[in-house]
Parts: sequence; C-alpha cells; structure tokens
Amino acid sequence: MRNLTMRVHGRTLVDGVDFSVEPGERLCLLGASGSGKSLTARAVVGQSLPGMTLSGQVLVDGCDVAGRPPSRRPANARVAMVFQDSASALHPLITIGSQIGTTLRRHGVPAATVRSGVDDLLASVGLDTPGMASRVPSQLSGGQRQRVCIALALASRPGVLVADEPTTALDVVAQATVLEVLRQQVGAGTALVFITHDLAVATSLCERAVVLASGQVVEEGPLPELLWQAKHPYTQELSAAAYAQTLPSDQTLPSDQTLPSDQTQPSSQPLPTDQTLRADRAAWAR
Ligand SMILES: Nc1ncnc2c1ncn2[C@@H]1O[C@H](COP(=O)(O)OP(=O)(O)OP(=O)(O)O)[C@@H](O)[C@H]1O
Repeated sequence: MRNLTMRVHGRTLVDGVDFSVEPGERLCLLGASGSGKSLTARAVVGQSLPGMTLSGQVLVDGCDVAGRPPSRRPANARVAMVFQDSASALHPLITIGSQIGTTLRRHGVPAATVRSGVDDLLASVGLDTPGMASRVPSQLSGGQRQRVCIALALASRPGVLVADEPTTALDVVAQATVLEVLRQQVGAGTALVFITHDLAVATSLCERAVVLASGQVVEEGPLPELLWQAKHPYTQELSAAAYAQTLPSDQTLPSDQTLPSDQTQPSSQPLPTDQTLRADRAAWAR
C-alpha cells in the first residue's frame, strides 16, 4: 500500500497509509476503534463507500488495484476477505458445498473436479465430516461457519487474504481452531492481513504488526518485540494493558505508569524492577 488516502464526504479517514506484506507472511493491523483498520481492509479488497474518494496505490503482485472491485482485477491480483460476522457472509439458504463450488467454478476450476475441490477445501479447514457439504449455514456452529468462510476465501486462490476480526465472535476453543486453520492455510504464496484488537491473538498468529491511529501508520515492526519496545502511546497502552492482565490480581500497574520505560513504584505493592519487568514482559510476549 503506497500513500493510501481515503476521504468520505471530504473527511480524511485514512491518511497516507504505507505498508507492505510479503507472500506467506502474516501481518497484523492493530489500532483503536475508529483508527481506520476496516477502511484500509476495504481498500485492499476493493469495496467502496458512498461519497468516498481514494488516492494512492494498492499494489497486489505489482498490479495497482486501488479502487477496482474484485471482478475488474486480473487473476494474479486476487484478494479475498473473511469477515467477523460469518452468518451474514454466507447465503443462509444455499448449502456450503454449493457456495464453495460456485466460487471454484467462477475461478476456472473444471466442472468435473469441483466436487473434489469442495471436499478438499472443507477438509483443509477441518470440516471433513460426512454430509458437511450438504448443510446450510444455520446447521453449523459459529466456529464451523467461520472455517467455511476461510474455505470460501481460499477457493479463489487469493494472493492476499484479509481477515477482519474473524475470531472476535467465537469462544476460545473455536478461536484456537480458526487461528490454527489460518496458520496452516496461509502460506504457499498467500499473504495474510489480520485485523484485531486482541494482542494475544496477534502475537500468536502474526509475525509483524502495523499500528494505526487516526488513519495513519504510527508504528510497525516484528511481533512480539514491537509490543515491549513500543514507542507510540497507543501501542504502549495496549502493551501495558495486556501485560497488566497477566499480573496477579493484587499486583496491578499504577495508573501513571507507561511501560516499558517509566515504571514508578505503586504505593501499596512493590512492582518488579525495571530489569525484571522487561524480562517478564519479554517472556509474556513470547
Ligand atoms: N461509511 C462511512 N461513512 C463515514 N465515515 C465512516 C464510514 N465508515 C467508517 N467511517 C469512519 O472512519 C473511521 C475509521 O473507521 P474504521 O471502521 O476503519 O475503524 P476501525 O479501526 O476498523 O474500528 P473498529 O475496530 O471499531 O472496527 C471512523 O472514524 C469511522 O467513524
């Protein structure tokens, strides 16, 4: 993404965003609510908004697809998206096998191999129970539906897979399964752009993060190092909050404390020294 700027009715919501993701890499977009993560994701996928103007470049395999909907993009510049709400991302009345099959056909898979292609994709996301392809979305759990969405996204063999908080609505067990599917399936040339507020998810899945604030990239770097060497106040806050959650309940961080550089001693309970805190945080981040 080069200097991507998005304005809606004259208001700048994404402001000169610049980042890149390599084939096989898992990149996380972090940022507070309203920082522009979803709009940035929309630009990658080519979804427009009423009243939106866009400038800058979205380069997929060297091809600028900024402002071009998926149907007007060349085959080597395919991007697919997985949304938070799997229920509304799938057609409620069509079997999941048929939905995946349609996507395969649309992307040039010969009719004779569509059936096995559907079975392979469902198996790749751990849904190889007999009869699974004939179910409609309401006959699946939330986690299973999200895995169908991933299979559907992979059916178009995307160069980039954008996942916008795909695990937020799931319980921890379903979350872990979906993350494992993404970890295994994104590779072989696909780049993942994963949007989340959840640091544990980000550090367990992604190798690098880009932090957005007010529509701008404020920090980027490898995970988990970015979190314990955070420079921007938002990243520091996020890191400190997540770290505080790992402390015993009687050992919370003082309100005036910003990690990692300016620890102060709380009045009641002594905190670890700067050195041990850093070591703890490094261990926590790992
Ligand atoms: N359709 C729209 N019209 C006008 N403004 C919008 C529209 N969609 C989003 N915005 C504004 O753009 C900014 C960025 O929104 P965006 O949805 O990208 O945030 P986000 O970082 O994804 O937040 P969250 O984590 O809460 O989903 C916000 O100020 C939001 O109010």
